Amino acid sequence: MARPLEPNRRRSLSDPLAAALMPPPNESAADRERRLAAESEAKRVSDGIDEMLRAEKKEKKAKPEIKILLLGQSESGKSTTLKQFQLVHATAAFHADRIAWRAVIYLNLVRSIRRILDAVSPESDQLDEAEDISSTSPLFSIRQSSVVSVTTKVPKYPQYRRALEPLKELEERLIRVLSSPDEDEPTHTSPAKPDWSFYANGNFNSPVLIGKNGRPAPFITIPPTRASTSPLSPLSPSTSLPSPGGSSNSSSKSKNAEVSVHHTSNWKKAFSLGNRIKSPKSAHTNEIEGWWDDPNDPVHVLNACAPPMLALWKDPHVKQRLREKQIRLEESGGFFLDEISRITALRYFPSDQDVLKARLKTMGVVEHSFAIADGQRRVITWKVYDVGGARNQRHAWAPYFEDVNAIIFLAPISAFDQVLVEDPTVNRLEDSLMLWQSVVTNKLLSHVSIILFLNKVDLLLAKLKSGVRLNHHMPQYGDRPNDYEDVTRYFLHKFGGIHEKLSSNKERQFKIHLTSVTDTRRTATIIQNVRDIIITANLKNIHLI
Ligand SMILES: Nc1nc2c(ncn2[C@@H]2O[C@H](COP(=O)(O)OP(=O)(O)OP(=O)(O)O)[C@@H](O)[C@H]2O)c(=O)[nH]1
Ligand SMILES: [Mg+2]
Repeated sequence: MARPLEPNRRRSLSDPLAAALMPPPNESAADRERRLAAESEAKRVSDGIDEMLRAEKKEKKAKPEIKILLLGQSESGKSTTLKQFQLVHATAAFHADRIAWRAVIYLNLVRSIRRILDAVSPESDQLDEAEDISSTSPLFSIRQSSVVSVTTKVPKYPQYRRALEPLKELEERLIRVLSSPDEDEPTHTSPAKPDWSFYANGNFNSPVLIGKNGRPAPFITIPPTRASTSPLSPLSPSTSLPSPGGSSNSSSKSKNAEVSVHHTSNWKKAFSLGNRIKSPKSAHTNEIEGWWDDPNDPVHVLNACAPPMLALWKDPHVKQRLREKQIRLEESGGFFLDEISRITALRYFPSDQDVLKARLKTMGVVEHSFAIADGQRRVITWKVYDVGGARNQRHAWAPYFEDVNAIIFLAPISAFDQVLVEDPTVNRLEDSLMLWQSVVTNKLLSHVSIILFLNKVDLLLAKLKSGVRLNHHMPQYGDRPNDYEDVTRYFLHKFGGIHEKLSSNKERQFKIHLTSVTDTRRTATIIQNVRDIIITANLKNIHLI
């Protein structure tokens, strides 16, 4: 009786694999039975794997990944927006990270003090006169401090300088702790907590963390300054505060020395708390107990310097001199001068708001993943990419354009009277408008939803109230009223108009928000809104609705 060929026999005998798998010609009935049973088991396993792969594929389609890119110039608020995402969607992780920001907040405070000392030093006057910046723009006038009439002297300057001398060493120490100069020695492991005495004793090859999956170690880039080239040398006249002939009052020079965190950085791990015993109460916040008992902890220097820091910041001569030099420290990132007593307290623990205000410049691209419900009981992975916004960082953006779903573009509209740190001939608002135009006209991005944050409206309001006029810096604003409503309406039209006229796809999802991304409550609402827009656009794209 003709029997149908078993499936593997149907293969051509010219197929060497099929030939090898053929049963022997003299196969006994018992052998045949065993072979068929083995083949059937193999098929069952293989079908199971196929089914699993199909289910995985299906699940992936039903649970797509959403990729969001945060774009905008340096200091526009991208990393702060990312922190807000963490606060809303990964609250426990955000809280666990808070203590790690202590070093950054200390450094922000110390640097603000140094900027003041630089600005009020007698040496800085000559530097101001030497500075001459001219605008290259026909639309924006650059009104820098090129013609500054500085008349106020600060009689107590020598006392302040002497009393605050220890901050110089502390600044260097903090920079060193935040940085990992020997990144190419990946066998080092980071201290579970920063060992301040290690750094205080002049060890500069800070241990490096190996991230998960063998990812690179922490890496914070310190732009070359004297502070970073003279590692913890004993204080000498050439390294003492303020730097003679060094940074001037003008923002560009001192800000150029900003500490920045590289995309491969894992610095938070180095600062979160490790080996110390945690109390049950503090275990969930990852808080160690008793860092104030460590005599090498930076808090002791800060605590001792708190009275002269307070006196300096409150000194009316200092305030007057800063006004004359048009330095508004309240507008700079990492402004903690109004909270010196709280920040320098021995048991200071950063609040959510402190973390949002802390400033650490981004280098490269940093990726964060969040699991976010899409409203239909599915959890979607959101990948948010935070990029460095300075001009020399923007080349790193393009590779992320290809498969991104949405862009949150941040334009800090309070910056209409400021210039770029990296190029003082360019007005910041003008730079934002040019960047905005290049994003909306980019063909690679034509399918991408765009959410525009006209950011730092709190600073805008304060600036307008203090009498700074938009038309002094942007003549095309003309005679319109210089109040918050008119100015924001103008910016909404200006940025919205560029999208309307020039966008590579006018049908895309597009929304503008006036934001202050350091404001937790308002930003949380905006983030929900952004989430809904992006999810809807994404579902449309994958034809699920
Ligand atoms: N007052 C106020 N401060 C803000 C606002 N948005 C951001 N900041 C502060 O501005 C500083 C710079 O913000 P970042 O988020 O670090 O800026 P960034 O765009 O990531 O900058 P890069 O990393 O250099 O590209 C931080 O100290 C923030 O706290 C805002 O809306 N209002
Ligand atoms: Mg950043």
